[in-house]
Amino acid sequence: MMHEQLDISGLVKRFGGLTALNSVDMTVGSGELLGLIGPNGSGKTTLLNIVSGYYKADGGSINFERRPVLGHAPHQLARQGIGRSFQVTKIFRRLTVLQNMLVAGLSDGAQSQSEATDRAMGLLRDLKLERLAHERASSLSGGQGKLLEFARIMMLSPKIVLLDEPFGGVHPELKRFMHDHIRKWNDSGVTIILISHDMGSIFDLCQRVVTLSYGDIICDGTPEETRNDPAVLDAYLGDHHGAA
Ligand SMILES: Nc1ncnc2c1ncn2[C@@H]1O[C@H](COP(=O)(O)OP(=O)(O)OP(=O)(O)O)[C@@H](O)[C@H]1O
Repeated sequence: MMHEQLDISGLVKRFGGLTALNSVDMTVGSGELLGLIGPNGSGKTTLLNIVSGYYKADGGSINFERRPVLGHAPHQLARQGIGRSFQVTKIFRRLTVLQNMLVAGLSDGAQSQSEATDRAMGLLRDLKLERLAHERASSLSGGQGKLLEFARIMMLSPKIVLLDEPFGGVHPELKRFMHDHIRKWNDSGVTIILISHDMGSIFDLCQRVVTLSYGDIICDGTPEETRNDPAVLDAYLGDHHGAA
């Protein structure tokens, strides 16, 4: 049975006079593959930044696996099982691909160096980056950089993975490959929250979709329910920046 893994309650975030999250309540069950959508500026990345410890909240609480986690630093949360990707990949360009997998904080303290290397090489193999292990990360293509970030997220065996717009600028073949991996992680029990403007990917991959608009959840339902919700349609049509 699915248990409640992430429980967000009354979450508030303000930037000066702007309320980016307006008392957001959301629970995510262990093993879910959840889509998080909404027009530009609706608060998606802010939510993810708070859950992963990069931003402080102005109110509310977050429990992960029944323990309060608000105020924990990103590296602590990573060790507790919260993995994430960034809109712009954060790889170390001057290090090799393998070194990127092994940088401090990413290789679990319980593993020896050789175990960590074996694990890293296995993950690189899964993502077809094994033959590039000893190349500098600066020589990777944009798409390979995305795959390296995917591989790196898995180094700490996360329980939940937060993916922020992973398909931006990715060609269709690579996108399919990434879809397969997201499904594979999810099949192996990893909870996933996927932020994307790519509705095809969201509706294809996710069982449940949460829609944000101006810091409020305006819809929480199946892809079908989301697609047919007038409030969701309104939010996107009223979005002058236009979501792709
Ligand atoms: N560090 C910050 N300082 C000031 N304002 C911010 C900051 N981060 C986000 N905001 C504001 O908070 C609101 C929510 O932004 P957020 O990035 O969470 O939206 P989003 O839904 O992820 O948008 P996008 O789809 O464009 O990435 C926006 O109005 C944004 O300008």
